[in-house]
Amino acid sequence: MGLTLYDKIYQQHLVDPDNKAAPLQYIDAHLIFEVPTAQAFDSLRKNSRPVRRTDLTLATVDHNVPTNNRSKYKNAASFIKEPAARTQVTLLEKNITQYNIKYFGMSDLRQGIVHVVGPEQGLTLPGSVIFCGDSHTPTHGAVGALALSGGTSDIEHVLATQTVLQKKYKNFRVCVEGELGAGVYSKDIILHLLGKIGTAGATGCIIEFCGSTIRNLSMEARMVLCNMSIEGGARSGLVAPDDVTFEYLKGRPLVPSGSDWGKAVAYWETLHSDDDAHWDFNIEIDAAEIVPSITWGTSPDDVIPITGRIPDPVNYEETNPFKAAAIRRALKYMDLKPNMLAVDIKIDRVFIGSCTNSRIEDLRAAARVAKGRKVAKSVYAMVVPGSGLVKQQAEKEGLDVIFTEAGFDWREAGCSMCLAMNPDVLSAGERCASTTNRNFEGRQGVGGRTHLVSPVMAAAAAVTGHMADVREFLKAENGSINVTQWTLGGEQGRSYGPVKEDTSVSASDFVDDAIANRPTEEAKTSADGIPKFDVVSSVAAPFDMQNINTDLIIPGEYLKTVIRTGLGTNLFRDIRYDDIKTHKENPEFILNQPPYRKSQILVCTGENFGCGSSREHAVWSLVDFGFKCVIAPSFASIFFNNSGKNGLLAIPVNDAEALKKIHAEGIANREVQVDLPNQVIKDSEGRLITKFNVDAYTKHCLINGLDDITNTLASEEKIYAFETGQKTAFPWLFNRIRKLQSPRRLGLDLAGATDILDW
Ligand SMILES: CC(C)[C@H](C(=O)O)[C@@H](O)C(=O)O
Ligand code: SF4
Repeated sequence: MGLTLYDKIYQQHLVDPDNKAAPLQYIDAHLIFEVPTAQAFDSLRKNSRPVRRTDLTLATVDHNVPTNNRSKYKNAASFIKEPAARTQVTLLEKNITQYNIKYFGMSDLRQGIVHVVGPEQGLTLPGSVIFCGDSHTPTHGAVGALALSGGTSDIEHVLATQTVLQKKYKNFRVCVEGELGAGVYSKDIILHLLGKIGTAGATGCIIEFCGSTIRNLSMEARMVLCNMSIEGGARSGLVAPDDVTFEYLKGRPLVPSGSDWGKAVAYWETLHSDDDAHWDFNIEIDAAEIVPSITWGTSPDDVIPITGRIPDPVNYEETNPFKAAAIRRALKYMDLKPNMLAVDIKIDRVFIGSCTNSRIEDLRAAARVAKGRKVAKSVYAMVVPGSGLVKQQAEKEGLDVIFTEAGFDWREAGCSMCLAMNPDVLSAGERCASTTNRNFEGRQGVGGRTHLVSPVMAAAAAVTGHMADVREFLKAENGSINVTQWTLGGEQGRSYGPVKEDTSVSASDFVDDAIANRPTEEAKTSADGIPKFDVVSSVAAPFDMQNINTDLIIPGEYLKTVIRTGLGTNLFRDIRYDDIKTHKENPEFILNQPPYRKSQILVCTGENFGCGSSREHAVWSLVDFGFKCVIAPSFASIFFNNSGKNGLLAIPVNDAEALKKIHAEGIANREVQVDLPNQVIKDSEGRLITKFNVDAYTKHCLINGLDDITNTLASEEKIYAFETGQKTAFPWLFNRIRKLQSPRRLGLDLAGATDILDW
């Protein structure tokens, strides 16, 4: 039987194919940013562990940076007003200096959202494995790479070992055939898919997007699809490389050139799924079915066509009571009525930006709608380019003028209002048409309401003041224009800055990191480990929601901490407190009720616990509250992995009766016992409720309190041998980041900045 593209990349990157218990994937490139890294560097330092390969690591800042005008910018320390955000950014700057890692800071035009910057620079190459501690890393899969994400423990693991523990996932094929209708954007394809498969539909899978529709998409449109594969629960998403990919990559700073280019393309051309490959799941979509879409609720799969109506919970009461309850809750939060028309939803704000839709083609498409029109009086609209280079390119094309004349605010690069972590936030009750990827409660600000849309739909909403069908605008212009044609601008998105060959250095000048930074014997064994898990007896706190996302577990603003403790107070903040400022408790919330204040077990009857962002802070906050174990029918993959690395046992129990029993014991205020060595859950009388599965490696680490890095460093010789082979086969993957030049040398520095690093 043949192999899928994912199978091939996975196999090619297995450091030790014989190690089935703890498979290690070699990481060809590692992108880091300010939010989840401080704790990782801190542990490295404590354990005297070096960064194994600085030549494969690149840093930028995005989540915390303010997006207001930088004309008076001197340095991050004086520009960022909010103390916690400032600490996180300046700490990253210290860490990259100490460990000698290349960095695009705020005074470098190449700075921007990590998933815009990576592809823009050509960091992500077909057939490679890339890692970033951010859940939207799948974006990079658009070039035909395996793009993996994880939490802080995984980041530390990659920094220390240049590998990540990664089991083999399943293969999910999404095939889209035919021509997209006018006004239909790749964002609509992915929203349409989410509406079909739900937020857990691809859990435990890697999605490959294929079919004629996908082949006809530009690279940036493909990135939108891969970016949001995480919203369908997938571990990653990818598209097989083709001429569109090669055309996009050629000439970018980190892409092989000269004779290496030909060798690389010859290899990349072999990267596709075999005709007889095995697919665990397959879904076929007719492009003609897809129309411009919006989300109406608080989950990314709450999708309706712009011609549709808001769902009515009454229709689900009997068939799916969980869904009916979720719809009721979402309607209340979103302040919408069942059956109302999508186009009747009035909006207050528009946000065009984020790692989903802030690239040059997105801005061109939105500008086309905005051109010659005015933002509605009741609306505040902002455009936030994904990187300084996207901004520069847009300004070259005059898009900034189109936007500002229409009344949009034109801002500097960053994650901005995608998550409430920097000054760009929604106020309570405000409703936003947003080109982002998550519409969870409170995602863009406490009490804020988010509707996910494509850039053209966002622009249409801005100028009308309500959700609008962008096809009406097309008719006014030229009924037959397809939105993909709208994006074709002058320079075809070549916004990656000048490339200058640095003739002063050659590959042989570089010290080989793998030799210079090999861990000492002491560093291999020095770690403190994780809390040991044996048997836990406690009253289980009963939850009955599905899709409990990590934004709900711990809101974005607490990700600014640089330590792992202290997060328990704000666990479930938005539903736990009636007044989040004074921490006045909501007496209805389960953890505010006496028997559960000290619970060590959380039992949830709803599916997909821990979906959304990869923030390990979600696990830290549960642990800080006192939880040692979470039981649910299913977990999102990243949350599940993060749990084990922090001594939190996540147990999937899909026997509905057993789950009900544990839940009922919790409600009755009776203890249950979770016995890891024997893999059983018992009631307070010692009677068996259920057995459970746990993989042998995780069990071993939890019982013995072992951390992954110590285990992995024991395989140091194997990593070294693999690395040597990788270097021989794909020499262009090494040393390229070191050859990047400082912004000043390339003329990409911010005038007046005092923090330009000279390299
Ligand atoms: C901060 C980061 C860990 C997080 C993620 O993993 O996605 C963020 O980017 C988000 O979108 O919520
Ligand atoms: S989803 Fe939003 S917050 Fe997360 S990386 Fe993308 S832009 Fe940043």
